[in-house]
Amino acid sequence: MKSPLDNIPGPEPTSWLKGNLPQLYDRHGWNFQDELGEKYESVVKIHSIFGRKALFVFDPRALHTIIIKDQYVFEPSDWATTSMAIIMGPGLLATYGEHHRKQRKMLNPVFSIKHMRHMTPIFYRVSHNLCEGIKNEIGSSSKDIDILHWIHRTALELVGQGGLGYSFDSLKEDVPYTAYAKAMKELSATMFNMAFYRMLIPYFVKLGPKWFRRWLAENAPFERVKHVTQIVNIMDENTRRIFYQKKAALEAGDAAVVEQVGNGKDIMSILLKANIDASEEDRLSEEELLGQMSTLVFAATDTTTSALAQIFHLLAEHSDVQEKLRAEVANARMKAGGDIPHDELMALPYLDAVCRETLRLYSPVTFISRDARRDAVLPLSQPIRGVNGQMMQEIHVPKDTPIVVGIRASNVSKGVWGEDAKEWKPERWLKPLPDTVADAHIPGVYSNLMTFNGGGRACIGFKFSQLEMKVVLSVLLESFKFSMPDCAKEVIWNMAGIRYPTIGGTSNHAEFPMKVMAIN
Ligand code: HEM
Repeated sequence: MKSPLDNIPGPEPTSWLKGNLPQLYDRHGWNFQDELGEKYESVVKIHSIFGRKALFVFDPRALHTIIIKDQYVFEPSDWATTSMAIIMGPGLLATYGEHHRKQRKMLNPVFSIKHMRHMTPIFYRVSHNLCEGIKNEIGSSSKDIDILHWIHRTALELVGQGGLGYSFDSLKEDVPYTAYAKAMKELSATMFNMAFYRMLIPYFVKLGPKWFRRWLAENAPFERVKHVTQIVNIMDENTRRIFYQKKAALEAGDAAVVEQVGNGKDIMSILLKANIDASEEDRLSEEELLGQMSTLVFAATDTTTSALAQIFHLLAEHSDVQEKLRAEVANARMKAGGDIPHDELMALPYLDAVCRETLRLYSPVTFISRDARRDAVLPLSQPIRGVNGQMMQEIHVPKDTPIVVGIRASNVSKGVWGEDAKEWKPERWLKPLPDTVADAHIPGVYSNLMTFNGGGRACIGFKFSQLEMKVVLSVLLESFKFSMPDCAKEVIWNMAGIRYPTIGGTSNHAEFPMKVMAIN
């Protein structure tokens, strides 16, 4: 069938059934994404399942239309929200339109800087436990340890304490994961590996009543589906238990609330209180509150783990940057006489430059999906040349077109960031950025980057994650030196919903061995 998208250049699909998805969702698919960003112009035609034409977009003006101006036209794909709803309940990642707006209205204030400041001592406490845990593992000298394992446990504990007011893990010693922590750890990679099956979910939910679908999922002859069903059951059981404990404490009064793990300063405690005070029309239902809990843990843990592990990787490879950063942090700790207060920490220029540059070049999430819910027009910052040789200033997008927002492609665009866009240079943030960056008007919520998305669905936890990274770095750099192990096996960063490292390109075990030496 003829489509206005026919005239947009792009790669051939691998098959009618799966389109370009095997390349887009390949864990080693960096070249494919780079090719989309470099060989073609800023809007590229690709193919989704069943021969559907889709667009890969990183033109700034088109992105602005997708995530801000016409946010309610370009909503997350049905398959994504429906599968999130099944897995986590009706939280932020599972809702759209008015329903999503209402949830954000309740949740945005909970993530304010004011609350982040109050949460800072929790972050330091957990990071000092991490420090003690690593010291216990390496002793007084140096040892190769799996830094990813420690960072992941920390990220989970931080969203546990800071997000839910619940402790998953004391971090002081190497204890096995609880069933809940293990389920949360496995969830994101399992979901990414099932991208093709998740796209079939909108068809699956039409198959009879809920009990029948649950029975089908539990008895399906597919190991991955069974595995996800087990994860969902464990998550559900645990979030309900934590939620009812919190609710009971809130009902028992302030004394019981401060007895809890986050002293009532965690995201969920603040949200529960705000929800009680909210008007009837703004109030979230119990199922929605439960949905936010799983969503928070899911959205916070692997993303920040990925970013932090990548920073440690870069610091291990660039010892000069590591030394400079250590000096900045040590100086600030000395001035503060201990842990650096929130505002001073956030203002440290070199620490900030290292975080920004890593989040630019190695964004943990490389793309996100949207669907055009009705016919729409995407105006472009730069015209592109059609297959017929004619220039296009805008693109007519038919209803139901899948859209892939190229986060990485935007962050490493040479047209925006300059010829050195693919090099890791923290210093670029210490001087004025090229005019092309400001002129591009990238619609991301953070630093002209798409890393945390933008608009009404921007990452709600981006300040939480900044604080987390900076606190962990400031505490660990004072106590340890990080370097690559002597007989370094090749660490590969795999593309996934959230990028993760493995040893070699075939292992399924996420890990990052690093030589850690105690210095304090
Ligand atoms: C480096 C760390 C992080 C990165 C790169 C990141 C990235 C993103 C991105 C790209 C989205 C948009 C997803 C989409 O629209 O499809 C998102 C949404 C979200 N993030 Fe983050 N995130 C990070 C950390 C966190 C943390 C720490 C939290 C919570 C404490 C969090 C909570 C959320 C939530 C709840 C959403 C859904 C927002 C909505 O749809 O309204 N994220 N994040």
